[in-house]
Amino acid sequence: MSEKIIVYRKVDEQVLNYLREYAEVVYFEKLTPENMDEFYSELETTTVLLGSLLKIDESLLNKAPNLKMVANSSVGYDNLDLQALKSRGIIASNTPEVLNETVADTIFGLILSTARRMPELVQWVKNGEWNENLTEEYFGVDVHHKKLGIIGMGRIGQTLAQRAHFGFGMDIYYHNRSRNLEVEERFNATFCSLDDLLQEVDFVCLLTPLTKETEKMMGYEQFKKMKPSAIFINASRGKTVDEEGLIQALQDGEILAAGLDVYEKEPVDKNSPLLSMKNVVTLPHIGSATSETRLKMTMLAAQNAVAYLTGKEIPTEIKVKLETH
Ligand SMILES: NC(=O)c1ccc[n+]([C@@H]2O[C@H](COP(=O)([O-])OP(=O)(O)OC[C@H]3O[C@@H](n4cnc5c(N)ncnc54)[C@H](O)[C@@H]3O)[C@@H](O)[C@H]2O)c1
Ligand SMILES: O=C(O)[C@H](O)CO
Repeated sequence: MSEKIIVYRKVDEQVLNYLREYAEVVYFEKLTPENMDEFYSELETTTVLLGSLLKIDESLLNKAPNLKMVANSSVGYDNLDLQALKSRGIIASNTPEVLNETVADTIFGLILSTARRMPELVQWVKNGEWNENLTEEYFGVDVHHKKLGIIGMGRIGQTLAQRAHFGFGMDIYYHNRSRNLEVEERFNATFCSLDDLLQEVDFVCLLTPLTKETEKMMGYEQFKKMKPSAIFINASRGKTVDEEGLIQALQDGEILAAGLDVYEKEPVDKNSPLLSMKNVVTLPHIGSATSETRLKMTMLAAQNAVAYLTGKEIPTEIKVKLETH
């Protein structure tokens, strides 16, 4: 067995056992400053890397002369420099589809908890402040039958639209790279420009991948276009939002509230004003974080790795064209 695979995130024993049938497995439950030297030393002779979040760019690839494949255990792959990988002939894969339902559940949780101010009111009860009947100052806003705007109507966007349309009777508006007539028919959804969507809807949900085009696509100017009664939800990547612009928009009352699963910097800065705003619900990037779904994701990443090791077609390869300038 000459191939070596490094697994650099916590995975279930059954994933490790499956991989061990095909390669020598070096396992780091997580990467820390203490084990980085050992990781780099193993990297020199490794052919496959399996994990998530690690920035895989030229500087890391220079330390990995034998690398042939990167099996990313997430659907988002903005941590990968795809051009650097491609130019070295290194294959990459991600884990689409298997997390759609779980991430859509998380987003719906964010929508409901932000609109109905659940974390704030839970804290209020736990603080022993519930002394009399609830007065209007603690009321939230309805979610059902409101207008939901989805920016990025891909796999997760559509799974969210399903919940919103059939479960909550919401009107769906969407902005996407291209129109999707099937989506329009299925959810009675309206395709619109970003500006029209921002002006029209009660909930704006950002679900694009992080790319050069989507970086900071939501900033103060865009928040200002939203209704002052509208709520912004971000479960894509933190860098799709200009966080300073978001904070300013919340402080100026340009939008009512925000529900966030992702941040410009993660873990989010403990001093970020977002953490002290009552109208901001802050989750720690838990979109896909259930035991069942994380197992499916890591198993799919392992299947991609094994497909490479056995010379088979890679189930969810990220197809990239080499950019020539
Ligand atoms: N919070 C979490 O834990 C979590 C979990 C899973 C995924 N995500 C994020 O969600 C993203 C979407 O996942 P997916 O599986 O739905 O991806 P997808 O590729 O199926 O959908 C993305 C959609 O965004 C659209 N899009 C891309 N660039 C755009 C632009 N400039 N303007 C408008 N629309 C644009 C695409 O057309 C596509 O329909 C991932 O890339 C990841 O960053 C976050
Ligand atoms: O992109 C993804 O799959 C999620 O953000 C989990 O890391």
